[in-house]
Amino acid sequence: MPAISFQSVSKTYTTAQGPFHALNNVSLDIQEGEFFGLLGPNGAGKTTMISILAGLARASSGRVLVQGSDVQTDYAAARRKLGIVPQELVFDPFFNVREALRFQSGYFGVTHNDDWIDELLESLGLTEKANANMRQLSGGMKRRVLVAQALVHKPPIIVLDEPTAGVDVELRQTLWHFIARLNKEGNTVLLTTHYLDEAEALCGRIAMLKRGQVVALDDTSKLLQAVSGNVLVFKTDDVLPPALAAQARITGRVVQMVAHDAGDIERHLSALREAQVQVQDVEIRRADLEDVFLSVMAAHTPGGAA
Ligand SMILES: Nc1ncnc2c1ncn2[C@@H]1O[C@H](COP(=O)(O)OP(=O)(O)OP(=O)(O)O)[C@@H](O)[C@H]1O
Repeated sequence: MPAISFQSVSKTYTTAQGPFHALNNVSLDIQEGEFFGLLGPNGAGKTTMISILAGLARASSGRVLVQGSDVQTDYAAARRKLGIVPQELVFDPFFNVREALRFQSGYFGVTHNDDWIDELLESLGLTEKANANMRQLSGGMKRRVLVAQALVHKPPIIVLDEPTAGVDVELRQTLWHFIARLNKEGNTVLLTTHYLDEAEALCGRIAMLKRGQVVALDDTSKLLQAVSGNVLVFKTDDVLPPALAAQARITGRVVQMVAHDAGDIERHLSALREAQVQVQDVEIRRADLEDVFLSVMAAHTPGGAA
């Protein structure tokens, strides 16, 4: 039985402009023990999927099962199996850290778990803040508490919705060290992130979502093999013509273009020459998950190149 099963899930929001299809027939099984990544550009529907999984939003059609429990008809059982680290920092400002964790335990009917609370505090670098009021904590510390809160009832499945957005390097390392340990111990992890280097390093399997549809789903290693090849990197002060820009990742003066083989590199360079684009500091590097992501997204744009 999968840890999480999305079965033909669609979600339509009613907006002033008419119905908006945020999810369109999404089917996806995440197996027990997987470290699974859900990637997609802003607005792709990742948070909508997690909200439906968490029982915070209702699917318009289809269903979602957590270890066989339906998130709508068997909400309490499904929710108990999930540890959800939300994107937004929302807290009761009157609690201190330990009280917040005890309160959350009580919500799941878990008591006498001070040993586990101590372990969570320790693993997330919060021991010294245990008696600090939530209001006094920095954003990064609050995020650590969110993670601890999500795990306080020892859920078998951990769901992290962009947990490292805007957090510093130290917290990232603490967090990933701890989550990787829990995954090794058998927990299933579902992660959404915009940091593709993190997804590449951590996730065994990845789904890419675009406009509410799954556009790629495979082992991370297979996705990487699919763009096996190189990337031509150069700097320029010139504007690329649209046909070339559509195939490129442009960050300020730095331009990166996927090149599957030497022929591609030659073709890119001659197209640039023809367009009179002056290139400097030319380099060639191996393709990574960000390149896969961009090529998958481009392939699913009307008129986009594969
Ligand atoms: N309550 C709502 N009413 C109307 N539209 C909504 C609502 N919630 C989300 N949407 C729309 O649904 C789409 C998917 O949003 P969602 O938050 O799931 O995307 P996301 O992939 O999590 O994006 P991000 O990476 O920016 O967090 C967006 O276009 C969003 O504007």
